[in-house]
Amino acid sequence: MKIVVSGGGTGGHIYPALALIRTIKEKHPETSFLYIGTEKGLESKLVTREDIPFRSIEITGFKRSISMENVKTVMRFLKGVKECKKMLKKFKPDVVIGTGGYVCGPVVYAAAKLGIPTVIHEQNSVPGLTNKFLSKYVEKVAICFEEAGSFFPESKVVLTGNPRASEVVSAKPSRALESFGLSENKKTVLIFGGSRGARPINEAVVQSLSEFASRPYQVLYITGDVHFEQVQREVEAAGKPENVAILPFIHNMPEVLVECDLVVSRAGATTLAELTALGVPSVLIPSPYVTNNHQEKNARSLTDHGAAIMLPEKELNSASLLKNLDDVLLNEKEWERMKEAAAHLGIKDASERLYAVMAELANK
Ligand SMILES: CC(=O)N[C@H]1[C@@H](OP(=O)(O)OP(=O)(O)OC[C@H]2O[C@@H](n3ccc(=O)[nH]c3=O)[C@H](O)[C@@H]2O)O[C@H](CO)[C@@H](O)[C@@H]1O
Repeated sequence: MKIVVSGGGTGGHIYPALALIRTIKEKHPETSFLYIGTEKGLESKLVTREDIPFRSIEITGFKRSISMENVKTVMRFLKGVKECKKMLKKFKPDVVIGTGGYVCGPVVYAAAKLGIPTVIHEQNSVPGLTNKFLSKYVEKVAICFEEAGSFFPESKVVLTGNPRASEVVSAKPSRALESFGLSENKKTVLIFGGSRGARPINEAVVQSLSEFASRPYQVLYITGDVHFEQVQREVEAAGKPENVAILPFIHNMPEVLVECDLVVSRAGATTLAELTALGVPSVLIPSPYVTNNHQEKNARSLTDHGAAIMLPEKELNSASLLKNLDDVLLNEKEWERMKEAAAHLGIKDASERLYAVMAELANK
């Protein structure tokens, strides 16, 4: 089978695509892929690290308010559709899948217009603009939260879950914590702010450093690439306890997550799929800056089942962060209970489910 994959902007759209590609490569090695993204998005870095042919187009997202920029975006979209049609006619895919982010717009639209079977994958409980637009043209809409189904034509919706869930459950033990200078025997909390990091989380963590020193657990703290230098300067002034490791970004998240006991993070949908697949308790600080406040809705699908604790950004500070960490990590019973609740929500065979949808379309 020949598959075109498109998804970009942030890790939450790219990692599901990469996880799907890795699974298909393993199970059906004869499959060939073409990934279409943008140079500016994180995909140009993440996809080109893998052995996957990558082509780029130039495209920007729509602004929600009326502006001249939107006129330019329409022009870029039309130009993008033309370029994509050329790429698609040359590659001749059996199926095209978009995993979100505005780059999928021209790619999936062009494929649909050429009569190529198309699927979109929506990670969130509330869909983004691009997927809402594309749902009119595609054959299937794969979703991860039941709630997302109501935003799309009913006959097209299939609940598959997020391929990144399948990837984390098959991660092999690798003594990842040791490679960061941490112990393999202590309870570990991983703190990060989505794929790009989040300033408010960084501020609360830096203010908590001296307190971490007295805790029996350890902290793996990922700042986000763009924030790393600033955080490093602040950490130099505050001092870094031995039970804390600080990194800008990690590329082996599945191997790291299996060794963590608690995660503090934004409530991006792909992160949540990973946490529920592995049954990792979490403290979620939804980003209030996203479309329709969708991260809070994502988070509720865990907190409503006791799998996570919600910590609103406006209540986030060193004291509330430490209280939440202590409440879970220093209370074995509570930790066990949350772990079980989280594991109950995961869809571990998401990659297979999604591949089955694609294969059925391709064989029609
Ligand atoms: C600001 C914004 O618009 N965020 C959206 C974006 O978030 P974002 O890109 O932050 O997405 P997620 O939190 O869903 O996923 C982040 C991904 O990056 C990985 N990771 C993170 C840090 C690191 O050092 N290494 C690493 O591999 C995580 O394991 C995960 O696979 O896409 C998500 C999925 O559509 C949405 O729910 C979010 O609302």
